[in-house]
Parts: sequence; C-alpha cells; structure tokens
Amino acid sequence: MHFIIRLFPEITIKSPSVRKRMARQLADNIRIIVRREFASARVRQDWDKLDVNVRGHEDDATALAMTRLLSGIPGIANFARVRTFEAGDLHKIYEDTASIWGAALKGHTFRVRAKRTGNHAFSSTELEQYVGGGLNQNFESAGVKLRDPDITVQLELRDDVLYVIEDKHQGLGGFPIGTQGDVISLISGGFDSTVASYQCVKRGLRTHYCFFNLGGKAHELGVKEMAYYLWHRFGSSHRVKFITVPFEGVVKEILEKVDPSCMGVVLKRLMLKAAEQVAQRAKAEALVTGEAVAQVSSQTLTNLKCIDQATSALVLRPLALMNKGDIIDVARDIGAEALAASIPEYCGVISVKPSASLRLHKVEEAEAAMDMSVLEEALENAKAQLIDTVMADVEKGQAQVDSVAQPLEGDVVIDIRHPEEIEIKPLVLDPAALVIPFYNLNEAYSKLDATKRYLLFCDRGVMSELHASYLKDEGHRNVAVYRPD
Ligand SMILES: Nc1ncnc2c1ncn2[C@@H]1O[C@H](COP(=O)(O)OP(=O)(O)OP(=O)(O)O)[C@@H](O)[C@H]1O
Repeated sequence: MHFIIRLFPEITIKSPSVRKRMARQLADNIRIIVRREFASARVRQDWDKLDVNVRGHEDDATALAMTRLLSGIPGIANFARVRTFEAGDLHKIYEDTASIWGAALKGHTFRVRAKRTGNHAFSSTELEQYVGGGLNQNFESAGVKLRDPDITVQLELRDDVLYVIEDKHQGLGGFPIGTQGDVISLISGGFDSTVASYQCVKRGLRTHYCFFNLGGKAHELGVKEMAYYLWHRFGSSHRVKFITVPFEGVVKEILEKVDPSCMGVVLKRLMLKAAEQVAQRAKAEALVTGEAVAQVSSQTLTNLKCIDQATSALVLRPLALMNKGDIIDVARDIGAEALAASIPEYCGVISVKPSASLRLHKVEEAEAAMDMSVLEEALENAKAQLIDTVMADVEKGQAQVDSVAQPLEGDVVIDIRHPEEIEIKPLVLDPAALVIPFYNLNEAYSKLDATKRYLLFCDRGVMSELHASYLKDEGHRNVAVYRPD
C-alpha cells in the first residue's frame, strides 16, 4: 500500500536547508511510528512529498490502521492512499483509472480532477475529459456532475508516473516533533491542560508532562492516562517523561499559613517555581500551562501577572485567549473529551474567598510566612518515569470504594471539607461527624479506631471518593464514602 504525504505549508516556505531538515525529521518520525506496526514499511523523502510504502499489505485493515497512524503525526498537511502506474497515453491512463474506480462509481455522480507536472501531449483538462468520458460511457454511474458530485476521482501525473488517488485525508499540520525543542507541560488532566499539551505536540515541541500530586490517587491515575493517550496518539515518535511531584506537603503548608484570598495564586506560583527546576533537570526550554484569561479567579490579568512573576522561565499559555467551548471542541476532535470530562476536578486548595486582583507584595508576604522547605522536599521526592511505563500504574487501577447513603449503627462519618466550607454549610448529623480536613486525613487516619468503619463526606462526593480510594490503596479496608440522598 502506497501513501503520498504532503508537508505542512509552513514547512514549505522555510529556507531550503531548514525545509530539508524538517522533512528529514518528519520522515524519521513516520518511519519510527509506522514500522512499529508494519515492519516492512519504507519511507522515501522527496523535495515536495514523502512516499510511504507498506509492502505486501493491500487490505482494508491496513488502510484503516495507516490512516489512523498518519493522521496523528505532526507536520503532515494531508496524505493520500494511491495506486501507482507507469504513465502511458490517454487511453492507458483511462484504463488504469478504471481498474481502481470503475466499479465503485455504480449509482454515484462523479467528476475527474487531474494534476499534472512534466511534459505531456495533452493538457490537464483534456486528461480529465478523456478519463471522465470513458468512465461515464463504460460504467453504471449516475453520471458526471462537476459541482458537488458524490465522488471525485483524483489523478496525479508526474512525468511518467501516474498516481490514482484512492482516498485523501487531512493531516494534523504543525511541525515534526523534534524540530522545536523540549517543553514541560503542567498537566492536571482536565480540558485545558490537555488541549494546551496537544497544541504543543502538534507544533513540533517534544512535550514532557509534569503533574503535581495534591493527594488524590484517582486524579493521579486519570492524569497519567490522559498524558499517555496524548503521547501515544500524537507524539510517540519521541520518548518523553512523566514527572510526578508530590505536592501534598506544599498544599498543607498553604492551607495552614496562607490567607484564603491568595491560596490559589500561591499554589500556582509554587507549581511554576517547582516546574522551572523540573525543566532545568530535563533541559527543557519552556513551561506550558492551560491557563486562559478570565476562566477562573486565578486567571484574571492581574493574577496571571502575579503567577508569571514567580519564575523567569518562559511560560507558554497556548489557550490564553480561547473560549472554553472552543477548547472543548478541540478536546472532542482529538478524542480526549470523555477522558477529560471524567477526570475529577481535584483542587487541593479550596478557597471560598479567592481574590481576583492580588498585588504581588501581598502574595510575596503570604509566601514569606511559609516554610519553603516543603517545596525543596517535594522536588527531592519528584519521580520521573518514561511515559510508556505510566500505564502500568493506571492498569493497576484505583481501588473501588463503596458509597453509603445511610450510615449503619457504629459507622463514623468524617467531614473532610476545609474548615471554611464547614463553617458556611455545617453537616448536621446525630451522632455528630468527626472533623478531619482532607489535608490531615492521611496522617490522622492510622490513629483512628481500626475496628470501626469510616464514611468520608464532602460536598460533591469527589474529594471523599478520591481520598477513600487512596486510603484503600494504602491498605485501609474500613473506609467508604458518605453520600446522603
Ligand atoms: N495538579 C496539577 N498538576 C500540574 N499542573 C497543574 C495542576 N493543577 C493546575 N495545573 C496547571 O495550572 C493550570 C491552571 O490551573 P487550574 O486549576 O485553573 O486548572 P484548569 O485551567 O481548569 O486546567 P485543567 O482543565 O487542565 O484541569 C492548568 O491548566 C495546568 O496547566
């Protein structure tokens, strides 16, 4: 099976040496990806196209698999599955075309479109008319229709080679991975950081993933699953890293020392500071976030500026000016929508009174009250792994937890919400619930009476489920979620 691949137009306008280097990188990337599935595949690089040949495979399953692979490789403008013939006179071209398209035209309107390079005894229009006329006379089509036909039969004649195009697909565009350097993408697994990461990959950046673990096992697994998906679908020509930074200690310090109005911004600043170190270790040139102006209180211009000043590293924000709906559309197009929607919104710092316009000096004062050794500790304990190993963790899965609507005699409900939230909306129960904020839960849990069953409670049931599954993973069997009807 033969495919012709066209380079993304932004590559073709580069200087000849850059264009050649990019085309070579694209050829290498295609070779690595396609040969994983089809060891016999050959990739040849020409000035204005690449040829991919998968020898000995002409079946539909190969066509489908190749279409999926090629549609996920950055740098390709479009690609066509073609049959190649030695070009002859008009009649031979008609016969070769008919051998591919004749029967398929049955009951359909059609037209012929031809592109030609080189010297021939006929024009492109004469070629279209001859082949179209022959197909119309000799096959049971519904006739020629020049505007909006059911089928467009496409031919390409290059000197003495005829390509009959069987089908044509849009590529991803962008630049081949490996041509634009390395970045660290801060991924939290929802729509925003997923789409931001994808845009980096598509633009040719070798994108490593950095996740700050705020304490939710299910969140961690979900994020790993998402990063693996992005890499496997769009970036697997290059090995990249998934770096997990344990941020529970940082979150605890923020919750204990920082004024609620600044918590979200301080957390993001500390993430950037840590990510800067991660980037230095990985020799990456920039950080990437999924922030978009005005989406949440930490993303007002004033607060983004405060966050940005936490680091001197280059921070790319590919979604800065995108609307949420458009971001979700991209997630849908790249097959990541359902996964992104299923990632639990896990924010370890829940502040009920965030300020939308913080002054830098106020944030710096808040940070000065913190013991910053927690940040160093988090970085010391950061774990970098190759992305193709993260699925092993995901497959081990997350512990399933029971959900209880009505506590039984002897059960103890634990309210794990932030004290501020409890103050606003107390949980009225008899007997009263234990109050252990989620950020103290891991430490406190092992000191509880192990003969009792504990039901974790929070407002939406997300945090409680995450923590229950986390505790179960840690070996505590006596935990479930309390979800009153
Ligand atoms: N736990 C985390 N680990 C890594 N990066 C994070 C984490 N939390 C937030 N970020 C980064 O900060 C950005 C802004 O954070 P925010 O909490 O507002 O999430 P968001 O914009 O809703 O992102 P998403 O939709 O990806 O969850 C995210 O897009 C992401 O790049």
